[in-house]
Parts: sequence; C-alpha cells; structure tokens
Amino acid sequence: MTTTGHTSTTPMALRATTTNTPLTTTQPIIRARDLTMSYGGVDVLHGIDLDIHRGEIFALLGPNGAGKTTTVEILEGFRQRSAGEVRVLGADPERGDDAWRGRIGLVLQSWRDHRRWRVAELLAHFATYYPDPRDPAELLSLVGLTDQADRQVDRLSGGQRRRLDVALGIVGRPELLFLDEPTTGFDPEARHDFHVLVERLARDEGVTVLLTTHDLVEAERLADRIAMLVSGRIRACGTPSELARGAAAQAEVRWTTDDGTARRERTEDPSRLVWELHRDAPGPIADLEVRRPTLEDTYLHMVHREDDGTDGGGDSGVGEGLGRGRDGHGDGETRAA
Ligand SMILES: Nc1ncnc2c1ncn2[C@@H]1O[C@H](COP(=O)(O)OP(=O)(O)OP(=O)(O)O)[C@@H](O)[C@H]1O
Repeated sequence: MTTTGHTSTTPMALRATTTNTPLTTTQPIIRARDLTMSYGGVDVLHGIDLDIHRGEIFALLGPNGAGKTTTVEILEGFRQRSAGEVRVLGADPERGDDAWRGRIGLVLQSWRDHRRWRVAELLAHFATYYPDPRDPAELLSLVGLTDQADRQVDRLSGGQRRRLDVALGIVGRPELLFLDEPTTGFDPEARHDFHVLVERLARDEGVTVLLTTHDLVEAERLADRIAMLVSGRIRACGTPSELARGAAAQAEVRWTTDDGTARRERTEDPSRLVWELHRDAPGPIADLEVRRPTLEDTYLHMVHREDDGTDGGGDSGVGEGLGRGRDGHGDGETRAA
C-alpha cells in the first residue's frame, strides 16, 4: 500500500468535548453505500457497499492498485469521495471532528518525523492527546518494546518500529482501528504476537479492526470476514472458509496408480471420486491426497477473471448477506458488488 501524506502528522488535540451522535449497538461501525471515487476523471472505485460491525476484524484484500488505500483513506476522513454514502462511527468522515478522530486509531507507515524521540517519551507524548489513554509502560509491554523504552526511534529495527506504530495507534483506546499492512517487516514471532494482540483488542475490548493486507495467510488467520477488492469492485466477501468454499476452484484429488503413474483430477465432489477409486482399486491407493480449495485459490480466481475481462464476481457464491460481526449484530450484509 502506498505511503500517504498523512502518515507523519502529529495528531490534533483530541480533547474536544463535542461528540458525534452515539451509535446504537446494531448500527454498523462502518457503512458505505455505492462509494465511488475517481482521480482526474478516471474511476478507481465503482460503487462499494460495506457494513463492518463492532468487534469485527475485517480484512480488505486485493492486488496492487485495487483501491484499498483509496477506500481506507476515505473511511479515515483523509480523502474526499466522488460519490456515495459513508458513515464511520455514526459520522460522515468528511465532517468528522476532533472527538470523532479521537475514537479512531491509525496504524500507518512509520512516523518518520519523530526519529529523535525516545520510544517511551513518544508514547507518553501521544498519550497526552487523548482523554483516557493507555498507560505507556503497560502499552510497551503489550507490544513487546519494554526493553527498547529508552531507545531513540531511529535506532529501532523495522519490526520494532512497526510495533511502535501499533502502540501509537492504540494508545488512545480507539473503538475503531485501521491497520495498513501492519506486519510488513515482522519476523514470524513478532507477527504471531501481533496477531494475538489484535485478536485480544477485538475480543476483550470490542475494538473494530479494518485491516488491509496482501498477505492471504494473515487475512485468513485474523479476519472474521474478508472482502476481496479487485479493480475497484468488491468481488467476494465472507468468512475465510466461506470464501474458500465459494471459489469456482474445485478440490484436487491426487493419487498414484498401480503402474506408478501420478494422477490428479479436479472435482466438485472429492469424496465421491475417492469412493470410486477405492471401489475400483484392488488394494490401497498409493499417495492419495485431497486438496481442498483455499483462500488463495479464490483470490487468484478473482484476480485472473478480472485480467481475462470476465466478471469475477459472478460465481463466487459468496457476498450478499454473508457473515456477521463477532457479536452477531446487524445484518452482516457486506456485499459483493
Ligand atoms: N492521488 C492519486 N491520483 C491519481 N490516481 C491515483 C491516486 N492515488 C491512487 N491512484 C490510482 O487509483 C488506483 C487505486 O490505488 P490505491 O492506492 O487505492 O490501490 P491499493 O489497492 O491501495 O494498491 P497497493 O496495494 O499497490 O497500495 C490505482 O490505479 C492508482 O494508480
């Protein structure tokens, strides 16, 4: 995802006492209808519908140039949409005030203009912008940076910086957290710790998380629901298993015949094929393996259909009316376009 102009801004004073209209528990935290965006007359978002509910971890997945950054920047209030209706935490992001902004956490690219600050100082400084911040020392422990508390930001490793980005994003106890490719540069252990942290925020604190990522494994591991955005359209949306099941991709059965020939067959009914193989075979079947369609199959299918100029959304079998937020609120109708 591209680094955007707002990545190095210092947060505005967030002590404003005005608030936007409180949400009812059934209202989506994020709602978009027919969201469209064009840059200089070129359409890049073609009517996106989204409903994301409280406590849900929602991943926006898509190839380069699909429109993820554009969508997220509109939802964050950093970019003006061309048309459509958008509500985030009950407000139009284009008119979100400081109190509204204080309810949102952003984990963007690194905070490049704070290189000389020490980690703990920077966190403590950011904490002063919020009415009910987390304790900086606890937060450092939460993101695994206690040992780096006195280190200058520009002496941190890439992964440690990213952890600091996460800490800065959640210091104000946000209700809604935007994570922009958050684990880029993380080693596997740091990535695991980060996933645990995000799950904890969603499960224990009801934080709603919108994650953008290219990483299918991360999306599958973390997200309650995933929307696949391809060329400015949501091509499929659902839980990871719904998306994998809904792929036009079929299961693949592999085995080795008696004469040593490796065989593979794609089928929508692998159990029937396996049953037939057993029925017709004189003995055990060598190297029998059934590979179910994966999220990656669905993803590649959507992207390739788009490249082929066909309608990648047509047979996904997922999208409309699928999935609910973790707390079961709302109609869960994040829609495929
Ligand atoms: N400021 C801009 N002016 C003109 N075109 C833009 C601008 N920002 C993005 N675009 C175009 O809009 C489309 C969507 O871009 P966007 O950055 O939202 O995609 P993305 O899914 O975030 O991609 P990536 O994963 O590569 O970051 C692309 O074709 C991009 O070239």
